[in-house]
Amino acid sequence: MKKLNFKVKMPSLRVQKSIGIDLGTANTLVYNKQREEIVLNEPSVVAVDKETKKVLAVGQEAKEMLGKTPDHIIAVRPLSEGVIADYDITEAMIKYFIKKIFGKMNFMLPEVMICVPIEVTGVEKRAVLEAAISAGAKRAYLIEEARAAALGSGIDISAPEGNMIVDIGGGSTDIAVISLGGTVVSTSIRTAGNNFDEDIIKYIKKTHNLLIGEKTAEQIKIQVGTALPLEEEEIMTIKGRDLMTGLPKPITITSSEVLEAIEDSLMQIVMSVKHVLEKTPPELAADIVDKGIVMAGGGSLIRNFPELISKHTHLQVKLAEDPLVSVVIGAGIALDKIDVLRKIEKAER
Ligand SMILES: Nc1ncnc2c1ncn2[C@@H]1O[C@H](COP(=O)(O)OP(=O)(O)OP(=O)(O)O)[C@@H](O)[C@H]1O
Repeated sequence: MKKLNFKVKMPSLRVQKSIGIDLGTANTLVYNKQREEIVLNEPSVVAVDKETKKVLAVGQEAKEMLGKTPDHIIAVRPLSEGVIADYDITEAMIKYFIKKIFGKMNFMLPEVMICVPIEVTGVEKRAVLEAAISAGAKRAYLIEEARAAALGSGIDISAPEGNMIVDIGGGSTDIAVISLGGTVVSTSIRTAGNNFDEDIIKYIKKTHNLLIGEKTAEQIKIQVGTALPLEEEEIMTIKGRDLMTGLPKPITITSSEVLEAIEDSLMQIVMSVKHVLEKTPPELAADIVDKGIVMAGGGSLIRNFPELISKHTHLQVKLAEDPLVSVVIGAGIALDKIDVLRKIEKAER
């Protein structure tokens, strides 16, 4: 009798357990590549005991403790303005999130691709890689947010063609021209989504004598914010504290006022885009003329922002399909492209 020879195909650990992490200033996102879904989206906040330096809570739980803790507990954002402000706490946060997803199953270790801003230093890169390894990753890689955003926006970055991506996060804007898997020209500025909120707070204080909080400023930006004048003015009623009387007071604010408030910050980003274009080699610049610029990151969601950049560069500008998640999805995709991605930092167990 013919012997049947069954071959059992073992699922590859790499495919099973690969994750991409977007270490954002505001939120940390984790993408499970096999499940093709975002499995974690939590605030990048850690609550620490000031005296013992012990981590007490991470993510949503830590954020909820903000402003409600006794004096010896502080809630920290380990990443600020898109860079790592505190390594130890960043490490604790990465470990916590990896453990939260995978539990204590140490025998199934993930391969991790972590996104970092372009300007992170060598020491910071090592710190992030080591944090991932000591959290249980078998292999850890780093990729810049801009390259990940390009991948997550559906751009084939391995082609010998110039692609320009403008990734506007909360704390930093990363602008890069990518070709053949590598970054050819790039810049990173500390003007991004959160600056618009600060601009709105300052403007309302100056022109309406009203003090508003960050949350209200963000709502104003999202609801009536625009990068170009609107044909039909929009208004929004907001509440704050009157600086003259000290009492709560409602006012209405218009879209053109918001534009006036955020215009300088918008233009700083536009000027940086132009600066990167000026430094782009001619052949790649020609590709960008054909293909246009892609915008990603939550900060790019301000109404008419692509149109504003287009107006000043005379190029086509489009938004990524889902700007808030393109970086983390790109990190997942990058795990399949390690061979074509140039200059990928790596650490192994
Ligand atoms: N609909 C919207 N309109 C305008 N701004 C928005 C909108 N949604 C989110 N944002 C802004 O996007 C920013 C956060 O973007 P994102 O989550 O991409 O940043 P991040 O990854 O945390 O930051 P970074 O990349 O700087 O570390 C915040 O400033 C937020 O207010």
